[in-house]
Amino acid sequence: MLPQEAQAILALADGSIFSGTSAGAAGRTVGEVVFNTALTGYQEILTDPSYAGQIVTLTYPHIGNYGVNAEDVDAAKVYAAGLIIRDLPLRASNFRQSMELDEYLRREGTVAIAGVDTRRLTRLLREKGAQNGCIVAFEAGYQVTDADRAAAVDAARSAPSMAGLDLVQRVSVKEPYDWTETEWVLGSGYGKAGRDGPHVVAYDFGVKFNILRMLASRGCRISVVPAQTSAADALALKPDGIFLSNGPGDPEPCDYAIEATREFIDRGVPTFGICLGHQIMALAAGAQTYKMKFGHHGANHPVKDLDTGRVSITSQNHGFAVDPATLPPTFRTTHVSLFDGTLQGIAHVDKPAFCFQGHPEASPGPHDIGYLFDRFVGLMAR
Ligand SMILES: NC(=O)CC[C@H](N)C(=O)O
Repeated sequence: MLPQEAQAILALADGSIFSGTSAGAAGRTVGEVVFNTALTGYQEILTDPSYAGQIVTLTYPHIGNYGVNAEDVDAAKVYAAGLIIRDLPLRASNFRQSMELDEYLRREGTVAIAGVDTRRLTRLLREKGAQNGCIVAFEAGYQVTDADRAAAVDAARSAPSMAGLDLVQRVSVKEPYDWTETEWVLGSGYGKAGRDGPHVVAYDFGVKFNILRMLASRGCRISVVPAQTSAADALALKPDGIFLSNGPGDPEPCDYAIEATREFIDRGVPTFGICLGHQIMALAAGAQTYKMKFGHHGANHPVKDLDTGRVSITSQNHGFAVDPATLPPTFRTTHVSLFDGTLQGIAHVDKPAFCFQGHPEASPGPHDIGYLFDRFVGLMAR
């Protein structure tokens, strides 16, 4: 419990109300409520731009127990619209910690609620599907009224639907920049990349820093460009390869990115997509995407590589998926989810283009699927 405990409520569009205490900034937030089953990585999750417009509930009950630090971020700020947890521990402890989670959430202006029965909430989301919600966190001393609860339900009901929403333009960088930071190493922290590797033009649809770090650790020189960069402008940078990043919202309205990607594939430029980037590549190929019931959000999802038979434990964060029945003959399925059989990866049959639905860069989870970065670097070297 926090020293000056403040009340908070969570309302769902179906009218459910959960009561708890404020674990972050005071205020109100709305978004699509999704559950993530990872045991650690809350800081990476909060700063993942793919969570823009979404309120995340973590099924692991103790969140905040190792605090936060200045290094484990996937973006410069928190992007999740809000956070729902069972229990915020009294004190955090970790040798890298620089702040407590609730202090960090207040600094970031992020509304969060603790003390929620997250098992009940998760079962509800699994049964009914992801739905919009509203968290209201009050100032200490305020007593919640029925009118507050009714207003929160109304706010949840009037929040926009995720389907059809282009959130990429809201989070993408405005000006191009170069990325040089490599992966974190115990003892020395982050490093700097050399300048002699393959040149990657990385489309920022809401890119997670760790993707860029993993490319930099493999020697890539990286130019990050805004989501709306035309294929001609990207090719003018003379890239050895194109990277299509993860990102929030529905991939379907991102016609500018779909169009550019079609050109990279047709011209035979080595192209690699992750998550939203995977969905964009599939749309460019002529396939279709659909909204899943409650999506995949967690750090232990088994995914099978159909070429090798190998099963990797992967991090996942997506609410949309590519419909395999709509894949054209120019693409083949390379990976499938062993949780529900949904499509997890595709590759062009004769061009150097492939993509993956999960998160091969995710540092809160296992690293089994990191070989995809080596595959991309291999394609550029050919
Ligand atoms: N992590 C991502 O790139 C998510 C992609 C997309 N916004 C989805 O929900 O499916």
